[in-house]
Amino acid sequence: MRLVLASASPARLAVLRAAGVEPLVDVSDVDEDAVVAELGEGATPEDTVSALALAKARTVAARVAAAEPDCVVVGADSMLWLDGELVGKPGSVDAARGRWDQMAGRAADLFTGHALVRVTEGAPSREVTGHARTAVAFTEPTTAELEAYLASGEPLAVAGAFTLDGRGGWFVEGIEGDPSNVVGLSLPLTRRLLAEIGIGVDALWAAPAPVPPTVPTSAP
Ligand SMILES: Nc1nc2c(ncn2[C@H]2C[C@H](O)[C@@H](COP(=O)(O)OP(=O)(O)OP(=O)(O)O)O2)c(=O)[nH]1
Repeated sequence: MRLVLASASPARLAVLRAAGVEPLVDVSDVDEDAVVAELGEGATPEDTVSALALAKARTVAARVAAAEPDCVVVGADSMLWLDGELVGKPGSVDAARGRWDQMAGRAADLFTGHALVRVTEGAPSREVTGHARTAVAFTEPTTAELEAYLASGEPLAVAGAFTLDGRGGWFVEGIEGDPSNVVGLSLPLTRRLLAEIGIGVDALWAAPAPVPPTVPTSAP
């Protein structure tokens, strides 16, 4: 069974590769702000990340169905629930520094929404969504450590301005819940969602690696 990863996230790709799955990657480029706006003010963190994941998976499923008539498309979205606010990637050094000023020495919840769209005989046939929540306890980096971390650029491109499996790992005291969920794709939750649509992990392992797009060779 071919898995199509509807994500630009290197972290999600790394989680799947380490777990024995070589997905076809097709980035959705969904307008996340538009999806959030449509949900309205009262949306919960769970609803928000699940709606974003579903929008990504649906977009890619519609796009790949003809070329991949029998596949499963996986979309995901990760955000941090911090002081009653759901935050994504900080995008700037000042924003990332502000996040760390809030979360150093405290705990916050990393939510990742997951959506699977099954494509059968060239058409989307089933979809399931779910979310996982992992509590993350942060230590207090020194000023010098924080400024060096910010200068590395890593915290700017990830939800919550930290990584568990990268430089940010020095500053995570511990977690309660699934670690792969923090990185960007919860393997146990994805497995449960796959089972809901009749797919076992063994079927993913059996899929041949996708053929890389041929790069036209320059004329001799
Ligand atoms: N390596 C690593 N990446 C993390 C960690 N926490 C969050 N991230 C990354 C995973 C995602 O790439 C990013 C969360 O942003 P999104 O969920 O919007 O996904 P992204 O924009 O990267 O790609 P996509 O929207 O799925 O095409 O943050 C972590 O602990 N480790």
